[in-house]
Amino acid sequence: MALRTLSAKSAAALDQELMSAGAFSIDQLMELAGLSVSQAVFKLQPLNQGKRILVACGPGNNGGDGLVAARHLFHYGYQPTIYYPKQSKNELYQRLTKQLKDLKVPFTEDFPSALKETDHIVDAIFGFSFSGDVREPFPKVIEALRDTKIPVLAVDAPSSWNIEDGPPGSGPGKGFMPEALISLTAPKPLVKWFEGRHFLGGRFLTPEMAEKYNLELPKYQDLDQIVEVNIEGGKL
Ligand SMILES: NC(=O)C1=CN([C@@H]2O[C@H](COP(=O)(O)OP(=O)(O)OC[C@H]3O[C@@H](n4cnc5c(N)ncnc54)[C@H](O)[C@@H]3O)[C@@H](O)[C@H]2O)[C@H](O)CC1
Ligand SMILES: [K+]
Repeated sequence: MALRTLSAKSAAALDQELMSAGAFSIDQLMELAGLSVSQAVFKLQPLNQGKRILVACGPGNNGGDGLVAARHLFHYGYQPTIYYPKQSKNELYQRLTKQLKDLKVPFTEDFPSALKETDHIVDAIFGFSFSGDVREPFPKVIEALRDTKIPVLAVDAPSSWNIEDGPPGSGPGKGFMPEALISLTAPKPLVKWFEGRHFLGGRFLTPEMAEKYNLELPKYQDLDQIVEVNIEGGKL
C-alpha cells in the first residue's frame, strides 16, 4: 500500500479550509506544525548526542514552522541557532522572532560558519509553495545543505525539490537528499523519491477533512505529535 499524498494545490486548499471552515488560526496550525518538527528533532538527535541545532528558515510559513520548532527545542534543552536571511514584515513572523530573541536564541547571517558549529540542521526554507529555480540568497544555502555531512531534517519538503516531480535535475538542489523528512498533515507527491527516515506531523486534521481530501489519519501514539512512516509499506 502506498502512502496517500497531497498535491501542492490540494495542500494549499486544505490549509485555507482549515483556516476558514475549520476555524483554526494560522498561529495555531504553525504552532502544532512546529511542535511536530521539534519532536522529530528530538527523535533524530537525542540531547546527549549534541545539542546544537541550526534552523534555516525561508520567507514563508515553512520558515515559520522552523521558528516555532526552534522555540520548543530551546525549552527541551537544545541550543538552536537561526539563519533567517529574508525576514518577513508580517506580524506573525515578527512575534515568533521576538519570542526567540527574548530567549537569547542567536540569529546568524553567516550560514557556512554556522554549519561548522552545529550537530543537526533543520531545513525550513521552502515547503509546498516552492516553485521554479531557487532564487537569491538561497542557492548557496541549498548547495551547502546538499554537501554537508551533518544530518538534515527537511520540513514538509527538501527545499528546492519540486513538490510534484521531486528532486531537481539541475541547479543547486541536484543530488540533495536529507537524512530525514517530516511531512505536515500529509506527504506530498515528492516522497516517492525520498530515501531517508520519514515522519508525519500536524496532528490537527478532523476525520471529515481527511476523508474529503482522501487522506488517512496517521495513528499517533499517546502524546506524540509525530509518527514515523515506512514509505514502502505505508505504515500509517
Ligand atoms: N496544514 C499544514 O500542513 C500547514 C503547513 N504549514 C507550513 O506552511 C508551508 C507552506 O507555506 P507557504 O507560506 O505557503 O509557502 P512556503 O513556505 O513553502 O514558501 C513560500 C515562500 O517562498 C518563496 N519562494 C517560492 N519559490 C521560491 C524560489 N524558487 N526561490 C526563492 N523563493 C521562493 C515565496 O516567495 C514565499 O516567500 C508548508 O509547507 C508547511 O511547512 C503551516 O505552517 C501551517 C499549516
Ligand atoms: K523545507
